[in-house]
Amino acid sequence: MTEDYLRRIGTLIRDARQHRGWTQAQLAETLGTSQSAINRIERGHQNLSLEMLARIGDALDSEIVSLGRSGPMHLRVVGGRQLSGSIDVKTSKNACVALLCASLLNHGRTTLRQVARIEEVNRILEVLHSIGVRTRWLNENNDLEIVPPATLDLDGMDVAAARRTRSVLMFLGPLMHREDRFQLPYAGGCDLGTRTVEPHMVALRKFGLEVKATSGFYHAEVDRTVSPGAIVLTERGDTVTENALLAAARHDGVTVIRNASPNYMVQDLCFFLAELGVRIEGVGTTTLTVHGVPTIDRDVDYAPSEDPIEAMSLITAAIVTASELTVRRVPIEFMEIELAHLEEMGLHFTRSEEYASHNGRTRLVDVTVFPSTLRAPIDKIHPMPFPGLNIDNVPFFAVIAATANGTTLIHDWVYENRAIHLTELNKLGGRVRLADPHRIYVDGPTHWSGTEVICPPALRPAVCILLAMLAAKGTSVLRNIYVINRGYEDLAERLNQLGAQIESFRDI
Ligand SMILES: CC(=O)N[C@H]1[C@@H](OP(=O)(O)OP(=O)(O)OC[C@H]2O[C@@H](n3ccc(=O)[nH]c3=O)[C@H](O)[C@@H]2O)O[C@H](CO)[C@@H](O)[C@@H]1O
Ligand SMILES: C=C(OP(=O)(O)O)C(=O)O
Repeated sequence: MTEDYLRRIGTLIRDARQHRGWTQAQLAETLGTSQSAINRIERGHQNLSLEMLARIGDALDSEIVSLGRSGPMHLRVVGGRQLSGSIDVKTSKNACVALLCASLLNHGRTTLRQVARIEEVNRILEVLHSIGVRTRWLNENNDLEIVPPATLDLDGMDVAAARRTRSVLMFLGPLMHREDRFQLPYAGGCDLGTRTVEPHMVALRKFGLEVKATSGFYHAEVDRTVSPGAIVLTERGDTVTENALLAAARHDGVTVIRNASPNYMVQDLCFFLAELGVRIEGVGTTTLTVHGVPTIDRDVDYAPSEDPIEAMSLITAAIVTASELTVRRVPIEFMEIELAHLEEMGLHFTRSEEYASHNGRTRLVDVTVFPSTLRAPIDKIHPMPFPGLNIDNVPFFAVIAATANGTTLIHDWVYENRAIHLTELNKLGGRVRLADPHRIYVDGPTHWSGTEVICPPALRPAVCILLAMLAAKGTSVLRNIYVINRGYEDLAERLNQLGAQIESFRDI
């Protein structure tokens, strides 16, 4: 390699290491080499074998040092193996992204504990970084420090990163307190059909935020003479409730938000806002009364709670592989209806006494699932805004129904496109019939067989296919798993610790 190349690769390695929050000594220890060798590599003074480059890439879990950006990641799954042992549920994608956006309300330092280290979080971090916010992973526990600058550099925004997530929409609420006029790129995310931003616009207009959408950007202008008083959301959506909370948090006065979502990520955001000094009444209900404070400048420390959707995913992994498995740290308030349905379907499980999450508020239990013979539920499975069966947990019932005796009707009235993606299970031997874009019939039980599938462009259906692959005899290949990494941290590795056999690989 030329010296110039070595220097550039060295810089990439240093950046990836710092992004992970590691010292040179920590990277050296992981690779079984010396700190001085890492120092030489980072300065471009050390020849590198391809094997060493690959090992560094693996250690830092970074595409940056994979050769020539070697394209998408895939999984090879040897299925038909039972899982065993126990696994902890990690913090939720949806709370973490909301809290990252909320940190923009604060002029002080925000420390978030055990943040899910997932692609969705990475994209928001890239956007924050590009506008001048300092973010730093503090340690191996994924504690994250966020320090906003006095003035944001909105012109420097990483538009490509912003467009890859829908969560960036939650910049609208905080930014209106900092700028009179700004623009945000159109939000992206999973392909689940039309997901309008109209409810956000309707809610934020009440706070004086007028938004025009042209040529790929939302152009926002703030009229500070407007006072919302009471607002009624047109939908009980999660992120729209969060945006209204973020707008109300620094509004000088009391705002009442009606038809608010009381869902888990909204509750986490309310607990975080309380740490920032914003008093909120009605947390966990559909009416939130927010006592805003115009200036927030506090060093705060908050631990977001565990992900009910990851809990459901792991319980599903146990069910489809007929395994005895303990899923620890399940946020039970947000999984009760799911577990009630599973009990009706014949699932044997036990749950521990409740204990508190690190935020001191969310109630957790450990759930142990036992191999069971399931029957299809008599009534259809359908989601409702919380308290109801979680919209993001509905797809998992398709894989579970496929293992049960009989026919299950699943009605996803929420998303225009999500049920369609579940017909991909048929490639593995599933019998999923699409009645219309919102309803599927699933016939079970299924004799799964391994095959190759490209991830559908939707997070939960993609995970459902991975879980079916765990149950399928033989070897399967799941291609292009970015969509899974958007919401799950090290899912394959963590399943392997339970006895799964999953290998990740890339095309050369
Ligand atoms: C970052 C984040 O937190 N994402 C979650 C959030 O997205 P988010 O809050 O962005 O969800 P959307 O606003 O897109 O709502 C999802 C869909 O539900 C429909 N809808 C929603 C509420 C309602 O009362 N009536 C109604 O029809 C919407 O029109 C839309 O089609 O909530 C979704 C629904 O829980 C979850 O799937 C996402 O994982
Ligand atoms: C639809 C989902 O998320 P997002 O709102 O990030 O697209 C999901 O988590 O399943």
